Amino acid sequence: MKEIVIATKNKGKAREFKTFFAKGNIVAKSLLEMERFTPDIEETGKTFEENAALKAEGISRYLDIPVLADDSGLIIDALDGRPGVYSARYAGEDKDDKANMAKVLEELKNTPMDKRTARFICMLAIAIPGKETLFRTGYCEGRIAFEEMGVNGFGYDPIFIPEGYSKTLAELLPEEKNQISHRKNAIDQLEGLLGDLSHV
Ligand SMILES: O=P(O)(O)OP(=O)(O)OP(=O)(O)OC[C@H]1O[C@@H](n2cnc3c(O)ncnc32)[C@H](O)[C@@H]1O
Ligand SMILES: [Mg+2]
Repeated sequence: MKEIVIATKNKGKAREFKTFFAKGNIVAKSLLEMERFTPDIEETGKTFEENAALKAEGISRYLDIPVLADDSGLIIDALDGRPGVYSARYAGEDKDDKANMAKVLEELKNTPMDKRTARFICMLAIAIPGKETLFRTGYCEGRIAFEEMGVNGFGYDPIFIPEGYSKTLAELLPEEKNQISHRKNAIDQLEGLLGDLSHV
């Protein structure tokens, strides 16, 4: 069975990558399941691209194998693009999803529905030893709800209503989210690259 290492410690992301790659008979292995030690990569970049590259290249160099990384986040128009690159730590260093959502909802409490437009972005970086790092991007357009709804998914899913839906991503089934998400749209663009990425 082929295997691709995903440089993430986010359980929700890891679960989604596993589902996507299982369809192609590829095992997506996250850093949460590595038997070997892997260094923590500081996300010091100012863009999704820089942070995705830091994660993919850092782990690829360390393990000397191809590595895929995902830097993602929520871009809200009424907040001038925040939380953006700082999505994971919007309400503080402890990466608390509930606190992050509460902060967004508070900041948008006087913003009417038609001005609550937002999008998720997923920036994938593909680092292969001895080659230039490649990038693929996917988006998911939508709006920010007035309150949390639903328990599926992870992160900001309970407050994100994708375009064309009246439910949040956390109210959709995982397979429904996985048909329209920013991550799905980015992965669709990997196409022929998957062969170069897998090893074992
Ligand atoms: O860096 P890794 O280890 O991959 O894990 P992370 O959680 O720190 O991930 P990011 O740096 O890419 O930050 C992305 C944040 O954006 C949010 N996010 C990304 N994709 C999401 C999705 O599909 N649904 C909901 N929230 C998402 C989520 O809260 C993440 O904490
Ligand atoms: Mg991170």
